[in-house]
Amino acid sequence: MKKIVVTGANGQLGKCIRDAAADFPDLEFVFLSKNELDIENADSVSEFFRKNNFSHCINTAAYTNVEQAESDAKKALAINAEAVKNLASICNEYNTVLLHVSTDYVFDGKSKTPYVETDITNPINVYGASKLKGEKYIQELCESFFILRTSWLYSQYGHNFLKTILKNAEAAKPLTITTEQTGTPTNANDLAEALLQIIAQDSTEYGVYHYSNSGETTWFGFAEAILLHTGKLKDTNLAKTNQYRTFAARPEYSVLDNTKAQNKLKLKYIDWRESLQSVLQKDSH
Ligand SMILES: NC(=O)C1=CN([C@@H]2O[C@H](COP(=O)(O)OP(=O)(O)OC[C@H]3O[C@@H](n4cnc5c(N)ncnc54)[C@H](OP(=O)(O)O)[C@@H]3O)[C@@H](O)[C@H]2O)C=CC1
Ligand SMILES: Cc1cn([C@H]2C[C@H](O)[C@@H](COP(=O)(O)OP(=O)(O)O[C@H]3O[C@@H](C)C(=O)[C@@H](O)[C@H]3O)O2)c(=O)[nH]c1=O
Repeated sequence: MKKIVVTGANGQLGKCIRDAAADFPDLEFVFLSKNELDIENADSVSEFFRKNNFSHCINTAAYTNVEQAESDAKKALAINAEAVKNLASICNEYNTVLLHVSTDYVFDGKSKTPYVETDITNPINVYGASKLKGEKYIQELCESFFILRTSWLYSQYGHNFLKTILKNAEAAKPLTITTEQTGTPTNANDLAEALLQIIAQDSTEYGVYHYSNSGETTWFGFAEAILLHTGKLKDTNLAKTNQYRTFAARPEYSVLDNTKAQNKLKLKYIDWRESLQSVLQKDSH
């Protein structure tokens, strides 16, 4: 039986994987939160892998605060690059397939067409740079890996744009949202399902893949869709801006081309608006 360890398991994606696991009764899971396994602690990681015979590791542990990373580069690199380096060499040592999640923010956003896996990376913020460094370590140190770059993750869990919009709308706060970036909101439940499908189908098509929902919009478009589908649009003071101030620069355009994942991994490509509706029907825990 395949035995899968999920790191960072109390994060947004980790929780979605817990839910998705119910659809994969043939897979055995060990979910480890940051308190149970700190991936920065090389000795603990090594010890865990030595004692268990994991066939796969899904690494969802990450430093994901894009704004804070600008003034906390050391920590972002420690988690997103150095700890990933260690995890990659441990997975290689114990013949564990590593499934790692990366980001659209490895690109600079200057493209006008969806990014493919072989496009040149050029992160424009600390978070993106730290994630790219993690990717490179995996490619150097690990023979059997899948790196799935995804974008604009949201779900019923954790901190994400969907939750921020709903919370602010609930508090009757006026919302001013940028039209300066175009990307694809991705339901983390879909990504969770995709990761488990890769494992279940025993794929050995290792490499870097893009996996997002389909279609594209701006953050403003995403906010508008959230409010529309929850019936809050007419009661919310929603405005567009092209001057929303942030510490971190973000790519102007970061739509990911999913063709490779569809062809080689047979993953489904789901429309972002459709998927948004399915998340809005779920309860958070
Ligand atoms: N969220 C998004 O929009 C996107 C995310 N991604 C990538 O997807 C992956 C999952 O993201 P998501 O679930 O949204 O992120 P979350 O921030 O919700 O989850 C990350 C989890 O990792 C934990 N963590 C942090 N440091 C460590 C550590 N040293 N050891 C173990 N666990 C740790 C965090 O714990 P704590 O909170 O206590 O620090 C948190 O529970 C990440 O790799 C992220 O870079 C890619 C594109 C978009
Ligand atoms: C809350 C808010 C944000 N914004 C802007 C800021 C920013 O440019 C954009 C998105 O804001 P956020 O800070 O929520 O999103 P951000 O943290 O940039 O989200 C990113 O997270 C990392 C982890 C990823 O890997 C990326 O794929 C992406 O999902 O929207 C507004 O214009 N108005 C608002 O009220």
